[in-house]
Amino acid sequence: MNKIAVLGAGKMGAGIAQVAAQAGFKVIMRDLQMPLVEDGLKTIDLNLERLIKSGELKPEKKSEILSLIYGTVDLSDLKDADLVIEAVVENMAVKKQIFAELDNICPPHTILATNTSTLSITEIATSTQRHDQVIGIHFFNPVPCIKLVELVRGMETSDDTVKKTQGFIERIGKEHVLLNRESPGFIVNRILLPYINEAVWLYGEGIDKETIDQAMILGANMPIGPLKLADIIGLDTLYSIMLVFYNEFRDTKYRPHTCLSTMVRAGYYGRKSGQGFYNYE
Ligand SMILES: NC(=O)c1ccc[n+]([C@@H]2O[C@H](COP(=O)([O-])OP(=O)(O)OC[C@H]3O[C@@H](n4cnc5c(N)ncnc54)[C@H](O)[C@@H]3O)[C@@H](O)[C@H]2O)c1
Repeated sequence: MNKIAVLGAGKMGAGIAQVAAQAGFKVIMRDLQMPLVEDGLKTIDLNLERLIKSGELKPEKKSEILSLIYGTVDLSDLKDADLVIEAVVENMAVKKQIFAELDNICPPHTILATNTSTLSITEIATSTQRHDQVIGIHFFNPVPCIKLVELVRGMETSDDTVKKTQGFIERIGKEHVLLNRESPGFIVNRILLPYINEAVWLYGEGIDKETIDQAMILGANMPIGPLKLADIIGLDTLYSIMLVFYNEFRDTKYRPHTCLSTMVRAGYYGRKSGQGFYNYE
């Protein structure tokens, strides 16, 4: 495996392109418009500067890493990629359309991976003629810092695809867990988000946010309280993932509290909007 392509130059796409280039892969990073590609390249540049300042990267390495990343808006530039990692919006219709296009453009050996957090790998694979070469590679935010990657098989993902993808994950220096069957939210989000949701329920019952967060920090040794973490993840993201669990399992234990839906409707998305459970302005 030599050439990696990343679709989407946003939060996740730029991070994935960076770690792949740092491992010596040639990377093509594609977004819809050139300013978005340039934003992604700027983010990578800043991240590398930070690594230089902290002594984790030799200054002379920076230009070498950046020269491995080719930014483009042209989908046909992906035609000789060995592995494509899709990191565009979390929308099944968009992802299926992209996978159908990739299936036409890429050579038969190319593995098509998705960084989806919640959507079905199996369903995404149905938009291609290579169900066995579609896999979930779920990175965590921020990609350069978080060690874990969840590798997720769709129903028809082959052993060969898993093996080659594991090789890639090892080369970029990440640890992985392999899910042999897909399940909504995989492992980390499946456990983490209902935990946060329970904290939202307590808040909805009238316990104040500081008390809930302090209890979990001091009593359960959590590095951060659940409501502060909800603000970092984004209340809109938390809400939409809880709805995926709720709809998929038809189990009321996953239902989001109405105070969460109300906050989302009010535009209280957490840190990114300046207001969530806490105020950031
Ligand atoms: N943000 C997280 O914490 C996180 C963590 C793990 C997984 N994910 C998943 O990663 C994916 C991307 O999330 P993100 O937070 O980076 O989103 P983002 O909004 O930061 O970036 C998405 C980018 O994709 C681009 N895009 C849309 N359609 C495209 C297309 N057809 N071709 C190329 N680019 C296209 C957009 O212009 C945007 O720049 C989603 O599926 C999300 O669920 C996100």
